[in-house]
Order: sequence, then structure tokens, then C-alpha cells
Amino acid sequence: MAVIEVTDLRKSYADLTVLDGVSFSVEEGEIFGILGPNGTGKTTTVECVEGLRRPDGGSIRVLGLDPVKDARKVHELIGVQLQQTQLPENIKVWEALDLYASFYANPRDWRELLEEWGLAGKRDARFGKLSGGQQQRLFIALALVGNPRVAFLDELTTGLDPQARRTTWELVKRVRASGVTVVLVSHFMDEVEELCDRVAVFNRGRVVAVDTPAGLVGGEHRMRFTLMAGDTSGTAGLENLPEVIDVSREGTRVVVTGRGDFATAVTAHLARHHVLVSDLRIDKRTLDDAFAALTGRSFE
Ligand SMILES: Nc1ncnc2c1ncn2[C@@H]1O[C@H](COP(=O)(O)OP(=O)(O)OP(=O)(O)O)[C@@H](O)[C@H]1O
Repeated sequence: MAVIEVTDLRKSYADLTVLDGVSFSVEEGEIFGILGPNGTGKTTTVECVEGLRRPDGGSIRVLGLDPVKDARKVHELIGVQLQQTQLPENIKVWEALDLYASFYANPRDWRELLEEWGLAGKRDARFGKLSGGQQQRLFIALALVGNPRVAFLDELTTGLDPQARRTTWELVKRVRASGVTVVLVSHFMDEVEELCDRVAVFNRGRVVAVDTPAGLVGGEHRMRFTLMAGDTSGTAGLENLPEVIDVSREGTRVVVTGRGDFATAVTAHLARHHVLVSDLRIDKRTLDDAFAALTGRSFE
């Protein structure tokens, strides 16, 4: 079941068109990634879905509701991760949770969230005294305190060290396991690959692809090698292997494009025909490559 449906969303600021017909849907229980270069309308889209901005055109449904017309009901059903500047330095961890819980009709017991998010020992600590990882975990706990069906997480691990990032990823997977749908705006390819079930790639106010991370990368990889004996006859028949898509030869240099475990099939074929090779290299396409191909820009 789709919990979010965005169809032909349009938004301009003065004469700047920011969203030029954005469409995608988010299925219940998935972690859905929103990825794209800076300034391509990701935040504007998410804020329209959250009911914080009014679209110029198109339609949005969140659990069947219109975020503008049914703002109150939508607010009850979603949780939004705060940004760094939105909590006063002096507020205590428990006070922030208690305050945010008071905004909802059926909040979770924030004491449970303190335990789940490893903040029980920081109950009375002031926000400004927490480490970056603790602050980030508090922001996520605050997004969950209203017992939402959908949580929006933005810039989840910016500024965290590698271990704190891994911990945060594991906790976000637990959020999904608890049945909450997660919409994740991220700038990090590794994060998207690790966490997202599906990803929408934004470019210039449009969605240019929606797929799983593996689907975006595609199954094609390349293998290059040089024939040592200079005799190309042993490579004949490579193109007949089911895993091989293409073989190109230039003198003694051979480039094989294939999918799946084509490298094993190719090396077995070469061994069977007693072909000796050197400089063997396998280039795997990455999500960065797919992103650059889709948006014309490399990821920062
Ligand atoms: N309130 C506003 N008034 C005018 N222009 C705006 C406003 N909000 C956003 N913009 C412009 O709209 C464009 C898209 O902004 P948006 O924040 O949605 O992009 P983004 O993809 O989330 O970018 P980033 O990755 O940098 O956060 C940008 O050019 C931005 O300057």
C-alpha cells in the first residue's frame, strides 16, 4: 500500500521553477531515499509532503489525506526530524521529549525512547552538552515521540564519526522493523546503499529515476585484461557465455562487459582454452556512477 503519493507536483518561487512535475510514491514499511544535487527541490518536495509548504499544482496524499486541507490529521501521523538550530542549548533531554510528546494525541512513552536510543544516561543533560551523535539520536527520538506512521529524516548522519554513523544506521533499521515508514533525504551514497529499499533521484526539479539502489547501479560491470601470448583466438567464444554482454578487442587488450558473476565465467573460459592474461582489472559500476549518469553531476 502506498502511504505517500505525489503526482505532478509543481512549485515556483517568483520566476524560479523549483518543482517541475515531481511524481513518486512511497510504500508502507520501506525506507525511501530522496537523493539529488543541491538545489534540485528535495527539501521543497519533502516540506510540501509534510504540509509545511503549499504546492502550486499537482496532488499529494499522505495516508490518503491532503497535507494542506487535512494538516492537523497529517501532523498526527508523521514525525519530522528537527534541524540542529531548532532546539535551545539549555533544554534538558527529557524536557525536549516531554514537550514534543505534548504536541500529540497519542504519544509514545518517551522513557522507552530514551532507552531505545541510548540516551537514558543523558536524561538530565542539556542539549548543548550532548555529543554530535547524541544530539542526532535525540532528533530522531523526537521525530518518533508522536508515534508516527511515517518519519522524515533529513541529513541523518552529517558531522558524525564513522562509528556513530553505523550506530545510527542500525537504529534506523530498527525503526523500519517496528513498522514505521521512513523517508530519508541524504547526501551520502553509502548511507543510501545501506539503508534505502528504494530511491528517487532528483535533478532540476524532476524525478529522473526511482529504483532500488542495486537497480540504479545496474548489473553491468567491466573486465579488462591483456593477452600475454598475443594470440586472440583463445578469447573466441567469450561472447557466447550467457553472462557476457559485449567483448571488444584492440590488439592484445580485451574488454569484456557482463552481468552477475561474469568474471568467474570468463576466467574459467580463459583457463579452459589455456589463455594467459596480465593486467586483469574488474570495474564495478557504483551508485556514484549511476548518479553522475542520471544527473550529469558527481555527488558531493
Ligand atoms: N522560500 C524560498 N524562496 C525562494 N527560493 C527558494 C525558497 N526555498 C528554496 N528556494 C530555492 O529553491 C531551490 C530548491 O531548493 P531546495 O531547498 O528545495 O533544494 P534541495 O534539493 O533540498 O537542496 P539542498 O540539497 O541544498 O538542501 C533552490 O534554488 C533554493 O534556493
